[in-house]
Amino acid sequence: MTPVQQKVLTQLPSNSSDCLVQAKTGTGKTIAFLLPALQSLLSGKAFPHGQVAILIMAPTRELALQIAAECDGLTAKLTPRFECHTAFGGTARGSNLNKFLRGNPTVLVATPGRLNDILGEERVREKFEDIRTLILDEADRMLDSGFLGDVKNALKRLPPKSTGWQGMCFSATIPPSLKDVVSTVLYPGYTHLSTVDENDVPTIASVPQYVVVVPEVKDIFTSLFALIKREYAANPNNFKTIVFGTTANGVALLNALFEAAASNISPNLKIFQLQSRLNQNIRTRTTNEFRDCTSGVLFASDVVGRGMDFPNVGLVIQLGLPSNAEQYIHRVGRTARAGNDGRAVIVLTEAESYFARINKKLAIIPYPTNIQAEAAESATAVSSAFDSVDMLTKSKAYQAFLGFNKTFMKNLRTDNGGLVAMANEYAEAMQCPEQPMIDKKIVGKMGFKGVRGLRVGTVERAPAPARGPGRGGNATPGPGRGANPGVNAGTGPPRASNGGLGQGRGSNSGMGGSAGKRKQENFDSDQDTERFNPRTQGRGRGGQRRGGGGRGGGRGGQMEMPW
Ligand SMILES: Nc1ncnc2c1ncn2[C@@H]1O[C@H](COP(=O)(O)OP(=O)(O)OP(=O)(O)O)[C@@H](O)[C@H]1O
Repeated sequence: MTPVQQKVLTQLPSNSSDCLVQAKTGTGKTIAFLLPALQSLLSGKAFPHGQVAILIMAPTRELALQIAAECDGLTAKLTPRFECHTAFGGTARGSNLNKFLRGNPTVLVATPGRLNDILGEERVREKFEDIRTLILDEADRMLDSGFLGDVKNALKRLPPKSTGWQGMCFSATIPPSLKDVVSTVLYPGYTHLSTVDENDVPTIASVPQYVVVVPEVKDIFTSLFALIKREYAANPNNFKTIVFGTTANGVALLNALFEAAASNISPNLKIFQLQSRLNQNIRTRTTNEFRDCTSGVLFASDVVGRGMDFPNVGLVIQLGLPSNAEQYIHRVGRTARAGNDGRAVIVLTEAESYFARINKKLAIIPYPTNIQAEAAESATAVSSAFDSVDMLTKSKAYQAFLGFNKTFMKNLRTDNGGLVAMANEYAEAMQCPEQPMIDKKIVGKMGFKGVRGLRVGTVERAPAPARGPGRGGNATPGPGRGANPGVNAGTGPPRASNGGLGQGRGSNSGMGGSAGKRKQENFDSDQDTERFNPRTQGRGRGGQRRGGGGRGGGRGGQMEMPW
């Protein structure tokens, strides 16, 4: 067992005790919560067919699929068969809901937005009348302001805590504020277990964490290119890297840039992208492809910032500010999993470099080489690669840059004018002939009315670009992993399958409406945070969604903040 598994399975008063558990990233928390929940179900009183016994909430769709696959792996030898279903957005609602209602979903893994959607139906609520265990994975994320409302709404539609169901909260980070809200799920006398010493570095000690400080915004792309090139040259054979961007549109830009520029690093360097504006099928397929690959670069937003278990990732790079120190820790935790080695580098501009300074506990040190000379040498490769990146992608990234960094203006010690100047440097670095135009409504929503340096006008909303196969990672695979029905082959690591497929083992019902109008609060946080919005999503007996199209399409008339 890993330390957290040993601790939970030997120090929990019983397998059905309430608990708050902290353990570092990549140390086996998933099994640490699944095993006691399953064991107490198997050894408890008989459980009615068709009822959900164990409900697990996770912040993102990909993590929900991963937990379900792990559950399938654990229960593969049980008879009768255990069904583990999933409920998350981005997949057909009606057929998946029917599979759930017709099936025997003993375990359900769901994202809160979608769980609320389906709990709006009486015939769904009836399946939770005998719930035994509720688990919050990434509990601090699930109980922060972004999700707390959805979690509380879901709980209102479940049997009250007084009916005796077990609550379990797990995460690598337990900020002090969590204790104020954890009573939403746990009894007052819950057991608190941790494998992280108070004075210990919250990240995996064996992971050296570096910072590259880039002189100015205009140097970020050449610096990132030079860093990836240098790291690839040091480890060309199994170069499996995740590069985190700050927003979905920022990640789409990095993906487009490196699809064009990667050949300057290596002719067969595969590029992948994962962010919330891709459709769910592509997200699921890319997740499986990157999980299986031995080398490649995944440009990702925080849809995979927490919990995601990609074997043998040797390097995590973060470009720009993480939303907070916890998010930084979880991103670094995508490497050095299950006892493996790993490295982490964060690339910050001078203005952003405060992050490393104020988070002394993270033990971030300067990158051992000054890469600015190599960055300067990369300028030609980067600028010619940008020539093949379309203007819409650049324009969306520009607006996302403004929207995201606006939330850090105080920390960046700048004002609206200074932020617009930074964004215009960013546009110049993208080889934009002039700063992209911003729709006047968005300028107003961002609070930039009258700020000098912006090109304000009415931007024609181009149709959302079809996300066809890209270079390498996004190419349409053969009849391979991503397309397999959700039946766990039982060979090798459990495989996440897309929602809504198959019955029986691993039959993930993947319910929930397609992305409704995504409520953009301050910037694109990329988690599956659609608020359940009855006006824009199908309701009632398997009804199909009414209302807007998928993410990023801006359809349905409602102005969608473009970042
Ligand atoms: N007892 C074990 N021995 C070896 N490997 C294990 C063991 N338990 C889990 N693992 C493997 O360790 C990896 C990380 O497990 P898991 O994803 O549950 O970590 P985690 O603690 O939940 O990470 P995070 O904090 O990022 O969510 C997985 O590949 C899992 O299969």
